[in-house]
Amino acid sequence: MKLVGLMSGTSLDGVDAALLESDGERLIRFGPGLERPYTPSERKVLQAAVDAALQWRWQGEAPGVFAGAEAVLTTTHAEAVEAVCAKAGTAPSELDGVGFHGQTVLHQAPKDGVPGRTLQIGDGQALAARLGCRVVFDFRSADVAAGGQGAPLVPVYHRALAEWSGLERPLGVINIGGVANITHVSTDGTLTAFDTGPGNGLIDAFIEAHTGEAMDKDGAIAARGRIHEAAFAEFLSNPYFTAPGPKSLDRWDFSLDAVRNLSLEDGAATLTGLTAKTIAMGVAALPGAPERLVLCGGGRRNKTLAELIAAATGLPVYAAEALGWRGDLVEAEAFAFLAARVMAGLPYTFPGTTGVAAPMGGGKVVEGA
Ligand SMILES: Nc1ncnc2c1ncn2[C@@H]1O[C@H](COP(=O)(O)OP(=O)(O)OP(=O)(O)O)[C@@H](O)[C@H]1O
Ligand SMILES: CC(=O)N[C@H]1[C@@H]2OC[C@@H](O2)[C@@H](O)[C@@H]1O[C@H](C)C(=O)O
Repeated sequence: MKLVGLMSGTSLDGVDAALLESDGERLIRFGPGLERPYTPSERKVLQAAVDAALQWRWQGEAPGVFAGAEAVLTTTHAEAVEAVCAKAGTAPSELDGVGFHGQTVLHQAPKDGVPGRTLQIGDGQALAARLGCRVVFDFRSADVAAGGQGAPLVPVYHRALAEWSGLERPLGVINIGGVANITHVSTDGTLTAFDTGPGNGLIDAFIEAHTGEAMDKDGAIAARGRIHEAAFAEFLSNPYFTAPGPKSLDRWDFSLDAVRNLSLEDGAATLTGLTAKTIAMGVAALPGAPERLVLCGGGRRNKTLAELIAAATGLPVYAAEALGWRGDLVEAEAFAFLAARVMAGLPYTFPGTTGVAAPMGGGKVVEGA
């Protein structure tokens, strides 16, 4: 099957799109991929939806701003598919399907017997109509309804990627986006996965508040600072980090309070140290030490962070590209792969990844006009 996967991550920087050939079991071939960045005004509309969702928290009627955000998502995601198809010399109507993640605006993990909730906005029907092809969307809600975390979903694709590259198991794959998550592929292929803690989200927010820049490019600012031990300890006292998996996070589950009074450099160093330390705690909690760690997501470009992860885990660390993977496109590719799994009737969440009782599928499928 020829599929395009689409991901709009929590950092609201743009839509990642990737074409993939897959039968849902194996990755067969990579097609082109790209990022369609959000313009400042599109980003503002999406940010307003995220802000409104945080106020709303499922109490009362859904915020009116969701509709405008969904219109932006439909247009930008359709443009991303069209651009990828143009690169591949194919038409959207010739695709077997599009995997559309949508935009997470709110995520609440199940806790103390209270079921979780998660919301990805995005109008799959409108996207299918605009593109004239089948769209698979709403990948998380069935898992949450069955008592799962609803995240992470990418692990089953990490395993397919590892098989495609012939990597030794056990293997650890770490995605460093706004939130960081880890996948462990055991010798027999069993998956264990969870969100480890903050990825780049806190670092980005801190840097933006201090400098107006979007990120600590290459980790240069953190490299000049020192970890503030009291602030570090305060972050680490959060029981999330020592809780066993499966577990998942919302981008907004942590605040910058503990670093509020630190210098730019020390704040960046403390937050970068926190991401590395909590990833290392996640690695230590895996069912077996991986042969190596592969870093995906934007955070793999943060040199200071990558070095700290290598030092804290004592394991060989590879950036995705070193293995022929496309570190910025793994999540988009994953939603192409998951769409193929939905169409093939295959499960994509597992007891070890989201905590569901048995492997299960989900997703909604709509046909293009
Ligand atoms: N050169 C770089 N140096 C440091 N950090 C970088 C660099 N390039 C990207 N990043 C970080 O990566 C982030 C974007 O990562 P990515 O696109 O994987 O996140 P996302 O998909 O929005 O998040 P999520 O996976 O949580 O949904 C940026 O916000 C920035 O923090
Ligand atoms: C609820 C939600 O959207 N979670 C995201 C987020 O971003 C990273 C991490 O937190 C991960 O759990 C998940 O995304 C990836 C695509 C996943 O489900 O595997």
